[in-house]
Amino acid sequence: MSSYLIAPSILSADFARLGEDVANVLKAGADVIHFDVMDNHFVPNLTFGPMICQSLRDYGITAPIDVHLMVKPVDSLIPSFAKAGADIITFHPEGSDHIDRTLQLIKDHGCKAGLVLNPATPLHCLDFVMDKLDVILLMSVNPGFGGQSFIPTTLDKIKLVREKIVASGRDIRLEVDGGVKADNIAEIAAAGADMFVAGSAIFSKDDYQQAIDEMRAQLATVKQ
Ligand SMILES: O=C(CO)[C@H](O)[C@H](O)COP(=O)(O)O
Repeated sequence: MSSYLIAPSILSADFARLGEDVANVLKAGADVIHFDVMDNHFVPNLTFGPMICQSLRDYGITAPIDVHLMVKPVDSLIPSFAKAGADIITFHPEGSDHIDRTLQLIKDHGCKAGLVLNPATPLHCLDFVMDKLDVILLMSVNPGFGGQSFIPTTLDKIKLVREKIVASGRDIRLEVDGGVKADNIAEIAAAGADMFVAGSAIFSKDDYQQAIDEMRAQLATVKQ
């Protein structure tokens, strides 16, 4: 398996000083910035759009930006996020009428593409698009809010998706999002995840470096 990536979710960052907060979390050792886009329609919360992504780039953030679109419909936002500096764009199958077409649209705009599965979304929607996926994101909470508890049945789902990835023979990241903390990250990695979104577990701490170091220390205990 490839190396582990830690992706702080800016949903829990300080929006009043976002550029500085993102720069600080990257300085503390984050690999990727996770950018949660919510539309108050697909999920019951409202966050930010492509202009904020562009603002982070203009501020000087060069790290990969992983845009998680919790919106419906999804297609019309893809070109503007690609232009605003997204590297990875993921969406929920429920947000697209034509999943294959939406994946291709993301790739045509030069980004890595991924599907996001909610805790109760079955795995069969992955079956005929594995060849187009760079990332599979499993939600370990119901989307909409940070600070929720990890849903334990996600561990079995991670194992099943890891088997699918191995069977595909492709290099697909398996990302997990929701309730990820230093005290459960090793178990999540042992189940087969290799990319970890954490919002409150990092941004609620005074010392981001210590929070990320604790996660990496736990990941170092996982047998690969
Ligand atoms: O997508 C999300 C919510 O829809 C967030 O990324 C996720 O919940 C992370 O927050 P936390 O680590 O605090 O659980």
